[in-house]
Amino acid sequence: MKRPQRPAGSTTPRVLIVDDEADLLELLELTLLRMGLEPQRAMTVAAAKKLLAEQWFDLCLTDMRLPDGTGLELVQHIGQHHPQLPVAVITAFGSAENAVAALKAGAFDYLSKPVSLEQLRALIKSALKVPEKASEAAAPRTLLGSSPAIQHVRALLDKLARSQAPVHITGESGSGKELAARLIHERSNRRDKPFVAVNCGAIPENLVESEFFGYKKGAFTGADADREGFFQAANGGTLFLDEVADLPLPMQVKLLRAIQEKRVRKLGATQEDPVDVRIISATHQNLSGLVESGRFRQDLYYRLNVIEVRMPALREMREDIPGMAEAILARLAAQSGVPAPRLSEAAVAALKDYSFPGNVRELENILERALALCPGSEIGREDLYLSVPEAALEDTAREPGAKWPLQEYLDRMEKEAILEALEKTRYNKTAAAKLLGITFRALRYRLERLGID
Ligand SMILES: Nc1ncnc2c1ncn2[C@@H]1O[C@H](COP(=O)(O)OP(=O)(O)OP(=O)(O)O)[C@@H](O)[C@H]1O
Repeated sequence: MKRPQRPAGSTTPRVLIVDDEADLLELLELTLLRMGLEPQRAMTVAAAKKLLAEQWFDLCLTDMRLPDGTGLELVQHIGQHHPQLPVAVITAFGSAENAVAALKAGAFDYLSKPVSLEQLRALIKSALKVPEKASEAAAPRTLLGSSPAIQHVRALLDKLARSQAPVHITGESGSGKELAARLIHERSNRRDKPFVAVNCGAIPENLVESEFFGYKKGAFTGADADREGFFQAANGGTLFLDEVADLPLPMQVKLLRAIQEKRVRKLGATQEDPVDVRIISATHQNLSGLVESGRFRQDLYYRLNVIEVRMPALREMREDIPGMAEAILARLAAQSGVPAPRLSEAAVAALKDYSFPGNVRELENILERALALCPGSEIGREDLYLSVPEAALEDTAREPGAKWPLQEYLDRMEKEAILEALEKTRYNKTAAAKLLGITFRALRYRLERLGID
């Protein structure tokens, strides 16, 4: 069979994504585009094989379950017919067997659902050796805002950059916890070493240990080569544990040990290796409350929470909203190579009044959408598509009798919030969970409980 060649003069890496889930496809496509890559989609094994026969690709990402076959089949096909092409699979939540089977069949790596953007980017970078775009990761953006709340955080971050102490960052979803962690790292003497961000809630329970500590070849069926864990990858640098409250209890014990001993043991290894990482953790949950209810270990809590940084919610810094909106709009416009539109007075007033449950991330999303949809040089109030003001919801709740039975009332509110988040994220469950400030697992559980299909 004649193999397709890379088109002459083309330097943009091309990635074939094979999936039949619309929201995941969109997420993958957007991420690839933002990394400066060219995605091409196929929804079935047959369509993927056809594209592979016709066009050159630099990487293939395939879901495991496809309408006309499995990702494994595709991995084998690529191994036989396009051996130069790296292929990675996306496996269902918690499906370790699938991941191992795919690695055995020749996949170079796997991602498990819900796909974490951080892991996706890391996987793509390692497969393609893409240099990071300067605007993306090399220089983290600064914290915008000049209200007393954010000024206090800024001063604290500067101070923390000069220390090695573990830092725990709290704050609602989208309030800048990860950005704060990156800023501490970038200003510390560890800046030339890696910053590794881990979303603890996104790792299937049975893979947590090998993801954190790595494994030796032969540690379990399918472990064909040694693999580093997050600790080894962050050696000399900073390990950022996002949503640390989601770590299963047995893993909490192992994490505590690794932090205390400053040593980790790869799965299947006999000896421990020294590691030097600074731990920064974050959660949007009340960690001390979780300690009280026995869901988070107290000894680990004390280890992590040596210094606490609290990120203010955007509604606590309303006076910063206009300035932040302008700065974010200018950045987004520059990224898309268009002149930055103005915000009308009414739009600014509406933003200042809005409650921003998703904080700065939500502000960024609102502006990104407005920029994409608004054709003119001014963004009006209606281009922002802000959701119903809370007052309107409160009004219905104020009707006598509307709040009992209590469980029904709470369910109704919960359902409303979830549906709104799903609508806002165009039914992307991972993004909706983020917006709601709960884990993907928690969202899935609630959808089931409330009977939302
Ligand atoms: N004060 C700020 N100035 C500028 N950008 C900010 C600020 N706070 C947050 N952001 C931006 O908002 C987005 C969300 O921030 P980030 O991912 O750090 O939030 P988070 O608290 O870690 O969210 P999550 O809990 O959902 O993981 C990022 O694009 C970040 O750069």
